[in-house]
Amino acid sequence: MKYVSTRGTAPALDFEGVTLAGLASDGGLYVPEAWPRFSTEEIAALAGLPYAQLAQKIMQPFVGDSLTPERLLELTTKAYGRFAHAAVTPLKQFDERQWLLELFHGPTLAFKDVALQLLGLLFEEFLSRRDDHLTIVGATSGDTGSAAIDAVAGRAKVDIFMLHPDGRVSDVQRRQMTTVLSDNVYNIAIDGSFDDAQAMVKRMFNDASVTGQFGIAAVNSINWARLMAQVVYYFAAALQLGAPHRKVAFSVPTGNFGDVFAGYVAAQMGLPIERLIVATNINDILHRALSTGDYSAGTVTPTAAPSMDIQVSSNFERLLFDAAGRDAALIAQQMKTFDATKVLQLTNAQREAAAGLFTSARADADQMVAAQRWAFEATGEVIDPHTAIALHAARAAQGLPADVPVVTLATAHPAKFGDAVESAIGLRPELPARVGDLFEREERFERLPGEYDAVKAYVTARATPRHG
Ligand SMILES: Cc1ncc(COP(=O)(O)O)c(C=O)c1O
Ligand SMILES: N[C@@H](CCOP(=O)(O)O)C(=O)O
Repeated sequence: MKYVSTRGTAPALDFEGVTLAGLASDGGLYVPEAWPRFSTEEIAALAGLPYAQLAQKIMQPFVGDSLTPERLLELTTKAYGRFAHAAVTPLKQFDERQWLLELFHGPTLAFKDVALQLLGLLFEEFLSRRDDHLTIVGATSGDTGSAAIDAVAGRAKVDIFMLHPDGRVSDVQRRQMTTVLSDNVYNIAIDGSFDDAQAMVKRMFNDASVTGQFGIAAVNSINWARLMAQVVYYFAAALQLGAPHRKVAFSVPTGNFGDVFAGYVAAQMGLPIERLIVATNINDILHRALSTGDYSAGTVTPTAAPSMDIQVSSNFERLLFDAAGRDAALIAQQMKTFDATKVLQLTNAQREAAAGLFTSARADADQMVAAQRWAFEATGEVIDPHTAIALHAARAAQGLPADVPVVTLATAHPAKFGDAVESAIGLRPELPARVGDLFEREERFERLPGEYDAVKAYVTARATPRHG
């Protein structure tokens, strides 16, 4: 399998290359040159497989020759062996129509573990084949950071520099990052928003004075391997609900558009998905883009769902590319305009193509709390604020055929956002034992101004040069 950039001028890479590269050298994002397609019979044959085996079968076409099927299965078995639930991503029923897909049974209590536990192993595997050193530079609004740090802390040939917006992640999220004291882990709290942090990370990928000396790699969902691993749980849930002989809809709490784009990939592979509901909080650039065609970034407003406080959604570029018939020149032009003005108008063709599968909804604070209360009072389920936003959208969805189940993705454990949950339903969820004595541990992180030069100087003074 070869991968091409959404902006058309970076070299095509194989899976190993794309995993280690992160962002393409032309600023674009890598996508497979064609979507692999499973027949109805092939999808039916996947029903009932244990999660690690299902993951190997779904991912093998993307991995190609970079890993044998046997080796990929060893890696998926190891990655998902660390999850606290035997089903890895268990599905629960709310009522006759609504379902909940729990994605937070990994070591750091968020859906990010599903991809990052595997990505840590992929880095190790590919680095063992070459004399190289990786400098991971990432941005987080809370969950990617802890999951990535857990996945690579203490590993040889890798350093990780993780930027988070100072004061804008929950206490649990921050401590899950800053209490990891391994020598190869550097936490940086920047003065600014997640969007500011993400912009600095992307700039570093295109800064020759950095990339010439260091092997910069990505753990954010700009890295294709992240999305590939997330495709699997769409298959896992849909198969349990009757796919490929029954269509399923998914409601996805959305920020950087990675998780819901993985659902789009599942649909391209042949999984019968009736609809993908893109659920946002009041930072609603994606809702505006999908409902009116206006993708323009406003100022980020902090909310009780901080991991979705995002106004520049990296992976939307991947959808724009496909929706424009893979016209890379158009995407390069659109993204150049967006980078300069923070405004992008979707073409009619892009809007129509997106409307074939996606709808969107926005939840404000009251609607989010109402969804948390409904889940608790009607079913006894305690859900986190991000999941609540998607549940609100799932229950408000119009025009779905009566026999289509709607699956809400539960992206974080409620205990990651204890204050918000307690104020919504009057009950404080307990942290699972697997995160240990989080509030007793020493924290270590650096505060930096939200300026590229300060972050660059910090990283380059501490990172190990490639081939080092
Ligand atoms: C708990 C939680 N829910 C939802 C999201 C949004 O997911 P995505 O950025 O893939 O759209 C995030 C952050 O990515 C998150 O941490
Ligand atoms: N919500 C994310 C933001 C980063 O998104 P990613 O999926 O691109 O890594 C977070 O919690 O860090």
